[in-house]
Amino acid sequence: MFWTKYLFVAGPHRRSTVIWIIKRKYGFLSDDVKSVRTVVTPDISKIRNIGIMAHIDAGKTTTTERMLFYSGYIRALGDVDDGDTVTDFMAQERERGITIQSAAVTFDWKNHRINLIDTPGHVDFTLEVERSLRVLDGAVAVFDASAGVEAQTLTVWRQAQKHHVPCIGFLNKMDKPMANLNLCIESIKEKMHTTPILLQIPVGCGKSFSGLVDVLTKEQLTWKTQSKNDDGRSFNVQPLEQSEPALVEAVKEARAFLIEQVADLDDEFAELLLTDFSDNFDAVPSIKIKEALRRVTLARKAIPILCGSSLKNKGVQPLLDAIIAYLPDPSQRHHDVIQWYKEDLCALAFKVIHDKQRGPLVFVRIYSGTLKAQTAVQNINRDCTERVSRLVVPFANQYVEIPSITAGNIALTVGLKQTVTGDTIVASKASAAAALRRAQDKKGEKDSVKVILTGIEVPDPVFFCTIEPPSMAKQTDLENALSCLQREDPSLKVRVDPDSGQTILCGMGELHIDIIHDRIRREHGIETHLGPLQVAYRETVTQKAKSTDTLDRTIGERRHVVTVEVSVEPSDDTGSSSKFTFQTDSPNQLSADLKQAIENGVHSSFLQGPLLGYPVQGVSTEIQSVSLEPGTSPAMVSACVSRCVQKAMRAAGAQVLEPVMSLEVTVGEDYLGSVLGDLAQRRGTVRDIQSRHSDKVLLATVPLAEMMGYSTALRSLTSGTATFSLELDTYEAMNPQDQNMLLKRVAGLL
Ligand SMILES: Nc1nc2c(ncn2[C@@H]2O[C@H](COP(=O)(O)OP(=O)(O)OP(=O)(O)O)[C@@H](O)[C@H]2O)c(=O)[nH]1
Repeated sequence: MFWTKYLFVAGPHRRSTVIWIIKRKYGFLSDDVKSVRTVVTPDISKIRNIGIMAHIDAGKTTTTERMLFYSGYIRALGDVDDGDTVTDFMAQERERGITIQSAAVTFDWKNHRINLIDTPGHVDFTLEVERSLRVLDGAVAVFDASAGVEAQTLTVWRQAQKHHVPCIGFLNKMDKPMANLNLCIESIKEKMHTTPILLQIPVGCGKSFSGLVDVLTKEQLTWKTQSKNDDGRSFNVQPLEQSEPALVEAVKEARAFLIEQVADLDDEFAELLLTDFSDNFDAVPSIKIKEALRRVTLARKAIPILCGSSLKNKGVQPLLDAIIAYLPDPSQRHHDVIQWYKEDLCALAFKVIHDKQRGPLVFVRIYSGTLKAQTAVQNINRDCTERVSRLVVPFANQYVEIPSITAGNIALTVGLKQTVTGDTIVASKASAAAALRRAQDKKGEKDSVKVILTGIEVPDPVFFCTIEPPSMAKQTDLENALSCLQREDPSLKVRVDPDSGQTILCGMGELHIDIIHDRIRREHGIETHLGPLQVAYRETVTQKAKSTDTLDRTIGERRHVVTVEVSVEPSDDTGSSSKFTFQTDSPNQLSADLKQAIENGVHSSFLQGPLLGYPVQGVSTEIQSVSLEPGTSPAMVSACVSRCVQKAMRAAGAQVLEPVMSLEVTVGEDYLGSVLGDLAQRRGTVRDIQSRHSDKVLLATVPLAEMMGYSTALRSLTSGTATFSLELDTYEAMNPQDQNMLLKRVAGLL
């Protein structure tokens, strides 16, 4: 990686700015790509912060690559199959052909700035998707046109709904023989419970797919040739050929239907139709439909649908036009907290990456005010002041340094050392205090007012394993590597086993842990040894029970005597975290120190259940009495409470809960029998078997413990023709036989 210096004059109205270009080591020469003269701070109405989301392999990376190419920021088309795309830049991504980290890429299209995040499709990395959605204003959902809505599309769609992100849809892979427009439209309606509004009719299908007709303008877009070398940059746009009556009729029908759909969803448009175009709905100008469609999309009442084939270089430019036309600019999205900052800086750190030379680089989204390089900022979550030394924009395969960045934009900061994903960054302590005052004055409340942007919820990890450095001398290096990786990836948890002292990695899936292992080796140069992958069980209780315990110990000159009485019972919601209460009249008689000691004792017993030492959930604990002799230390109280709660839980029929996953397998009919047979052996329960073309889609639930190495097993069962996705469904009580087997196995008796 090296730095080059450029002098940049941004035009008559702007002052000269010095821009630094950092080139990634595999980058192309900057002269070959679009000039950095285009790097001006755009007006907020011309910014689009967009995510691309989809099921694994639907074509997000290929589509992103085409976008960069057509917008002029890269010289040649990369290919995920050859491992040379810009956004999949980590070594593992290139080798495995999948997207792991969301790579943010900025480019310009028709005088608009598009900040685009390529999000991973594999379920192990859903947190990456969630993290991106938090800061995006709109999203493109990419579908495989031969499969319609798939499991992961639905998960990501639900996440987008949660964050109120408006979407447009892109039916990719129209060149595949099994591509089916109707199947896609129907499955979007049925599974995503939204209204798809078809904006284009594909011309030809499968191998003969050659272009599209724009339903609004009735123009036919034809890409020149079917040749492999055609990059699809130029295409013909002409009025729809009347010589193809079937196509003309299909477009006419689609336009009438589209107008009807939009009128149903937008009162303003309905009124326009009825007053000015009541004689002939078809005469309504496409610009009016476009405006209404934008309102409908922003209100998330519908999802405009476009078609194409990224791999065959068709349909990506109209998709870029649609991003500008239908997805919101940052000022059109409401964030409650920002109003309290007025013109002051308010930004959210949404991703951390580690650069060997520069240390942590933090992606921030600016919500209000301006962030300047070489200034101090306040991190509200960590209550610390940090310094932003440089600000850079990741333009395709270059990093371009800029002096400042305004509201609505996304940038990469250099210099923030303590900030982690989800932190709110503001101008200063005084500015945070002023925002808090404004919020409190307005709301008339003191305590519950918040002036921080909400971060992301991190799901609990389901797998864990031990990790060991090659020698004790490398332990500190390993700890550093793990803390870097944790700052980047909040779904990775690291803890130390209190009994063995071993470091434990906890992650979201086999692939997740595998990738972390690989990154420690490649990025930090440490060869580590991973212990066998284990399932993160939980423990709970099945009945109510009471217990008393006394601790009487003399340490040195001092005697510690404490007696505790507790009761435990299953809480109404077994999936909830465990809670504890004091018997009504006691808390007031306890000192703050003693209360804290009791609380610590209860929490430590919740961390390690009585059966196997897994976290305890769904248990309500009541502290009935605590009596102690003067001089007893708080640590002894905690120890006694913890022991007593453990005893009570054992008496209350402690029970192991196991993670149960929902599984979706898409498999050819020929192999269905063997997949079902294998699933039965894995204690799976089949919920449904649906048909999709000649394939079957198998929906099942199956304990996670039975799914180790499933991808390899499925590959050999189906000669590599099946695909699957796996997601945590719930935690379920194990039956007594399975639980016994597990206890024996853990005790080394099996
Ligand atoms: N036939 C066809 N194949 C495509 C098209 N677009 C992408 N592909 C292929 O589909 C596969 C997956 O493409 P990617 O772009 O890596 O998909 P992705 O959604 O980014 O995948 P993940 O990041 O792993 O989730 C690759 O083999 C592509 O060559 C298309 O339009 N038509």
